Amino acid sequence: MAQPILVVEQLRKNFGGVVVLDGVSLAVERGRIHGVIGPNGAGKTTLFNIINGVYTATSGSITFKGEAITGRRVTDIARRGLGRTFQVARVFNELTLLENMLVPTVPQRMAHRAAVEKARHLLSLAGLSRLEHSPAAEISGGQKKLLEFMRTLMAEPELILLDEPFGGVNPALVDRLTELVLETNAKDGRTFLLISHEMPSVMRLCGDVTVLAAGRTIARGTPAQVREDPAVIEAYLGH
Ligand SMILES: Nc1ncnc2c1ncn2[C@@H]1O[C@H](COP(=O)(O)OP(=O)(O)OP(=O)(O)O)[C@@H](O)[C@H]1O
Repeated sequence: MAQPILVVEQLRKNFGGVVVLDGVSLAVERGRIHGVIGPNGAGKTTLFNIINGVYTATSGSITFKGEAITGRRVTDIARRGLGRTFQVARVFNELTLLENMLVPTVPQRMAHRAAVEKARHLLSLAGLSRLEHSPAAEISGGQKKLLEFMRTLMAEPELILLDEPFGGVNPALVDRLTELVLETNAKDGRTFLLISHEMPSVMRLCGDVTVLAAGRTIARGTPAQVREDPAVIEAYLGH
């Protein structure tokens, strides 16, 4: 089997005396949409924060495309081809949608015309073209999530981490975002690691799922397999 694009091994994270991740391991195969689910406080966002370099792990290792990235900086990890969105979309409210899209192209020194063309193309795929000159402050939270996702694509990441992309998003936008993720995966071959509480979306999108509870990996398999897993049912019911 080909080498996984991302391998997380025995990751631990303590905040002071609190153990938030207690030996999490997972492997993401290239070209897949891999879900991370688990009850509130399981450590999902902390896992993402360590993978993309926001936090440093207490111990354990992360390998991206065969290279150790444990402890590397956010910008270095992004440059290697790892993109990310946040639970609450992080967009620049005072900038227009088009300007938001262009932010990642500054360090890439992409030619301005080509960057604008690409940004416009992505905005049109997202159905946001007519808003391209509006400040991001004027769009809904769901549209901001869509914008943030499209902005990650400007840098053409090979692996994209999506943190709760569907939380608080209206159903029409959930459908659009779902289609865009599927298309980006199928057409461009990008790999996804996706945190979601929305089981229907996980069932629809993900081929592989890892389940975290209380900082540990408690199950892995297809969505159908983990849904039936007694340890998973117990973790959700006991929460
Ligand atoms: N910077 C921090 N300092 C101290 N504790 C933290 C910090 N960040 C997260 N935690 C704690 O770590 C635990 C896991 O948080 P995390 O946000 O990773 O969980 P989650 O699975 O993403 O939860 P949710 O589904 O609610 O977003 C929580 O108990 C949280 O309070």
